[in-house]
Amino acid sequence: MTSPQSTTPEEFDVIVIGAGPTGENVADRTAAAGLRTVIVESELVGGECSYWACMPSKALLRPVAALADARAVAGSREAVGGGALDPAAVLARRDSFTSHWQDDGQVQWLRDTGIELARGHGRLAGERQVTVEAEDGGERLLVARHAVAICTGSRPVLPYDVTGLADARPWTNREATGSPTVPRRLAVVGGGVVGVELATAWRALGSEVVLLVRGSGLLPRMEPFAGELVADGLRDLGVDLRFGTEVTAVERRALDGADGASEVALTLGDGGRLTVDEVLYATGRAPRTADVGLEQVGLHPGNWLDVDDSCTVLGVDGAWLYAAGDVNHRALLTHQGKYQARITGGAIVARAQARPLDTARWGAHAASADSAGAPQVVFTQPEVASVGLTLHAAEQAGLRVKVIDHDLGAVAGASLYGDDYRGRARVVFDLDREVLVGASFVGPGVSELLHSATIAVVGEVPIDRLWHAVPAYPTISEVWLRLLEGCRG
Ligand SMILES: Cc1cc2nc3c(=O)[nH]c(=O)nc-3n(C[C@H](O)[C@H](O)[C@H](O)COP(=O)(O)OP(=O)(O)OC[C@H]3O[C@@H](n4cnc5c(N)ncnc54)[C@H](O)[C@@H]3O)c2cc1C
Ligand SMILES: NC(=O)c1ccc[n+]([C@@H]2O[C@H](COP(=O)([O-])OP(=O)(O)OC[C@H]3O[C@@H](n4cnc5c(N)ncnc54)[C@H](O)[C@@H]3O)[C@@H](O)[C@H]2O)c1
Repeated sequence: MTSPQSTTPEEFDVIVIGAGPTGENVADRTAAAGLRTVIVESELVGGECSYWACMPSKALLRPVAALADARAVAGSREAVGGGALDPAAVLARRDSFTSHWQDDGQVQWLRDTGIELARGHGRLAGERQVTVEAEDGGERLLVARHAVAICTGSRPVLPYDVTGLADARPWTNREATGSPTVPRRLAVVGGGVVGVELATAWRALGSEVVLLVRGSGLLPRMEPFAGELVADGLRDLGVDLRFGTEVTAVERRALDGADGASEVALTLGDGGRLTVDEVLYATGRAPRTADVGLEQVGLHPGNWLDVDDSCTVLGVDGAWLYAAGDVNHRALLTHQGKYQARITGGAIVARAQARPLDTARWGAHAASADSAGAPQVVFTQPEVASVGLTLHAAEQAGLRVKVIDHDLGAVAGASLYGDDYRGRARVVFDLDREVLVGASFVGPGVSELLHSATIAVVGEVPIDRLWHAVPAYPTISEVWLRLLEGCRG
């Protein structure tokens, strides 16, 4: 490897490290403002989201929902009969959504947008300096006139205290979203979003799935009824759901006679044993910062990057270093990463033009929604859609609130949506400011209900005005009438 000093520096206005959805959007904003922008990517342009996370997982889950919706209505139920999903067709559609793991389309978008691509591994080499190490070992030194944005995302975390885990080649989100075949038996460890979504997908594709959860419920950061209804849904699908279960050892064993075939033996905390074909670890994420040169700017490699609301990295002088997306740990969601990217891009452009930043709450350069109004949909059966604070989070924040719950099955639009519709809605109402600070919906088809709640929460729409926002009859959205009555009552 050559040292940065011996490489001719190439000057840009802005350098973005990581071309996931966040990095792409930072670069889009700065390039649109006329700043010469380069984006550095070591794998595929489009990032985890496009190839091993959101897109392939939702491509696997959409057929599950479509079939469930058809089955939920007398008439269409008879049309689809008792048949299962066609795994080959589902996997082929998934492959097309990942562009067969080729990034030509996104590279073309960079070209069309006037963003330069530097393929290779990016590392900070000092203030406003980044080296890019290409696969062939060649190295470039990039220098930024204005800003460097670290958008390197996150990677899966494997527990360190499970005997034999690394040698057993467990699935992470990459194999679990990209597998070309359906394992006959799959164990999923972790009851968070990745665990419940991928347990749903692979069970619907025909795997025998056991979901091993060390706690007592699923989706612990959401309203408790979300985890309960999702647990019921998983059981209805035939998932073997085990709470209070820890895995202490994992061993992959070759099978005699079969060409390279193997199986995985799990030892559980209570001494029980389990044998499966694959084990997916869905036990959280860590920042991809171990090897991005943080030590060059006085930060600790491997840590999440602390930022202020404009996504400027704290602890580095000069306001030239930004971090957006998963890597700053504010909200590990693609849409929040893209939102932070718009804020970051705006802040970079403002500083480049010597304009002051507007970092007041809800200001143009403050990612206020990360804490106040980040929406999330979990694409299980039933779906979960939530925004803002749960009751627990609101109480922790010291707010004086009341919750209004409603049975979604009692709403005319929901009963038309599916026979025996089962679901629940909750809003968290701030009694002092008379605005909603949180909303959660669980049930089939609720994902498309969510944006109304996001607007109410982020817009801090006074309850007396929301009263005039009339939901169409007969939609599931009519639940809003009951929720608003509860707030005013
Ligand atoms: C299974 C799964 C399903 C998910 N589903 C959803 C969903 O439905 N909706 C949702 O909102 N979120 C979802 N997420 C979360 C979502 O994937 C992330 O929040 C999102 O990908 C974060 O985007 P990012 O741009 O910050 O990082 P990433 O998408 O991880 O992109 C980072 C990029 O940086 C590159 N990079 C890293 N280090 C370097 C380096 N040193 N030099 C050069 N390049 C580098 C990487 O190769 C990568 O391309 C899901 C996550 C998982 C695991
Ligand atoms: N639809 C979506 O929006 C979507 C889908 C998937 C992922 N994501 C995002 O990706 C991120 C990562 O998801 P995730 O599910 O990997 O993480 P997570 O933090 O949501 O859940 C991980 C779960 O694993 C458990 N766990 C941790 N260590 C364990 C161990 N040693 N043994 C057993 N269980 C253990 C945790 O208690 C937790 O419940 C999330 O923050 C989520 O927001 C979003």
